[in-house]
Amino acid sequence: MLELEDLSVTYRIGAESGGSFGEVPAVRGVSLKLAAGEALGLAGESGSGKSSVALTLLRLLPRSATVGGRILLDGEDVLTMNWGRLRAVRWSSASIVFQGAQHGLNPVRRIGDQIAEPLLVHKLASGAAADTRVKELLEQVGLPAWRARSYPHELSGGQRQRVMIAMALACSPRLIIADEPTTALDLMVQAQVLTLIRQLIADHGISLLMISHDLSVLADVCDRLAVMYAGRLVEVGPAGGKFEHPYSQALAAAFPTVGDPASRLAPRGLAGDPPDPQQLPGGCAFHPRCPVALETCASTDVQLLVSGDRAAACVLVGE
Ligand SMILES: Nc1ncnc2c1ncn2[C@@H]1O[C@H](COP(=O)(O)OP(=O)(O)OP(=O)(O)O)[C@@H](O)[C@H]1O
Repeated sequence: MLELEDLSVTYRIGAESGGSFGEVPAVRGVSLKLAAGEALGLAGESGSGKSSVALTLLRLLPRSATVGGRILLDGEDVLTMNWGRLRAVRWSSASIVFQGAQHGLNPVRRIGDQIAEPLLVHKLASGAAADTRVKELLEQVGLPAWRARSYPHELSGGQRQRVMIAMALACSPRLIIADEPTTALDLMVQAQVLTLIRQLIADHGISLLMISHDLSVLADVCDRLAVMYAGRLVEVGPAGGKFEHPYSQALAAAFPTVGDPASRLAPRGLAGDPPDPQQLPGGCAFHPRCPVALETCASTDVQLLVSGDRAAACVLVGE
C-alpha cells in the first residue's frame, strides 16, 4: 500500500541566520515497500534520517527541504498531489503519532474536543455522533470515556500518548506512522503502549511504519525491520531473522533482549559517532566505524543487494 521509490530529502541551511548556505543530504535514495496490514520498523541512530522519512510521507517537512523520488500511497504519488487531495489523505488514509505527546496536544482544549477535530474537519461525524465516536476511541486505547472532559495536564505521559493514538485512529486510516511513540515513556508504560499498538493494528488491519532508535522495541511489534545509516538504508529483512550488515549487528547488540539469557550486550558499544551529513566519507559511509571494514570499503559505494527475504548493503554480505 505504501511504496517509496528512490526517496531523497535535502535541507538547505544558513538562509534564516544570514550565514553561509549549505545543504544537508538527510535521506539518500531510500526505496521501501509496505504491504497492507504489515508492520515495518525503521531503525537507526539519531540523525540517520528516520524522522525526515516519516515527515516526508505526509509532506510535513519545512520549506527548506527539497524532496526527490516518489511516495506512492495506494498507487497515488503523495509528492505531486494537490493540497485539497493531500488534506483528504492526511488523517483519513494515513496519520502520524509523534514522539512526546505532551507537545502535540493543545493545553487549553479538552481531550474529547481534540480527538473529535479530525472527525469534524473530514466531515465524518458531528454533534452526538462525534461524541459517541470519541468515547469509543478512548475505550479502544484503554482510557475511560469520561476522560473526554479532561485537559492534557490532568493526564499522565502514557495517557497522553494513548490520546494521540486515539486521534490517529479517529478517521480509520489504513496506515499509521509512529515516530518514536514510546521514547518519552518509562519502561512499564512503554510496554503497555506497545501492546496497545500491536493489538490495534492487528484488530483493524492497519499498516504501521514505526520509527525508533531501539531495535528491540521495533522487533517486538513489527514484521520486518529496515535499518538506516547516514540517510541510506543498509538492511531490510524479517524481524525474526539475524542481521547481516555490521552496522545493524552493532545496533542490535547495543540493546538487551529481556528474557533471552543468550543475549549479551556489546562490551563497548559502537565506537565513534555517525558522520556529519555535510561531510560524508567516501565509499560506504559506515566504513570508518566498521569493525570488519576492508580497504575496498573506503571507495566502494555499495547498493542494497537482495538475497531471499533480506537485503543488505555491504561488500561482505553474501561473500
Ligand atoms: N529542518 C532541518 N534543517 C536542517 N537540517 C535538518 C533539519 N531536520 C533534520 N535535519 C538534519 O537531517 C539529518 C537527519 O535528521 P532526522 O531528524 O531525520 O534524523 P533521525 O534519524 O530521525 O534522528 P532523531 O532520532 O534524533 O530524530 C540530521 O543531520 C539533521 O541534523
